Amino acid sequence: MQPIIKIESLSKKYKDAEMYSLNDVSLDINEGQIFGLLGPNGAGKTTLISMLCGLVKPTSGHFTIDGLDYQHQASKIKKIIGVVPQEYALYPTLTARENLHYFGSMYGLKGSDLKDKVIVALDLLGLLKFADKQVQTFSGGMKRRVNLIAGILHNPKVLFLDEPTVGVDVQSRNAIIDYLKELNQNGTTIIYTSHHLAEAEDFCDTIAILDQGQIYAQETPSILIESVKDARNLEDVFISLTGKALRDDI
Ligand SMILES: Nc1ncnc2c1ncn2[C@@H]1O[C@H](COP(=O)(O)OP(=O)(O)OP(=O)(O)O)[C@@H](O)[C@H]1O
Repeated sequence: MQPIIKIESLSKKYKDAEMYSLNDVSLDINEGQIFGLLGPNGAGKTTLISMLCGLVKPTSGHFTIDGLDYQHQASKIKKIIGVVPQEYALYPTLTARENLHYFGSMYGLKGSDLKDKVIVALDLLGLLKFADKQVQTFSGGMKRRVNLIAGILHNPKVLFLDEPTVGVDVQSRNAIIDYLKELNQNGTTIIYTSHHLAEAEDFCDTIAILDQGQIYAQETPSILIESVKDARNLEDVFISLTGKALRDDI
């Protein structure tokens, strides 16, 4: 089976940076996977996802998404992917519904199709009764859920999520994860980053551990745990592979 994402020797060195933020990464992600990209602060997770979404230009290397070449078919790739960034991409003074109509129309959705999709997603994520309230009045968990809907209204084949549950309570986290599992059941391939290792252990069928711009391991959560002596969970694996040193750097 041809992987839905095929990454070959991808590297990124930002302008004026001394080091590579991503260094010669090769990776295959299969259709239907929930693929977790884990790593300490500064490991290169956002850099990798941003390149795959077309937001950051690779320094070298190559990738395809659904067989489409990133250099020559970027506009076709944009149509089949969804992106949920770490930072909220919402307009605070617009209502949830207005925000979602705006983002949906950017993906080419319109009319009753767009209206219905917004209502269904707001309902599934417990936000329908707040549809006409300004987003600036929302809690962090509610904003995260609207941010998520903004990235999936066009029913993407491949969905990239950069820390979709950061800073939210358990209820919002569960609502987001349950919704993502349902999207995956309906055929969406998911690539996500997180610092929440227990969540990743439960949610992902494959995990790659990234550190200092390189992939250190790529396996199912259970095989990763079995492969490290005395590891009880993914956190033990993570510490064993990436160490205990703090990663503060500017
Ligand atoms: N625009 C940029 N210009 C220069 N260096 C950058 C830029 N963006 C990221 N970096 C550097 O690239 C490295 C990887 O950063 P990146 O944000 O990809 O890591 P991350 O794994 O997503 O971290 P976090 O978990 O903190 O979000 C870091 O050393 C970071 O300082």
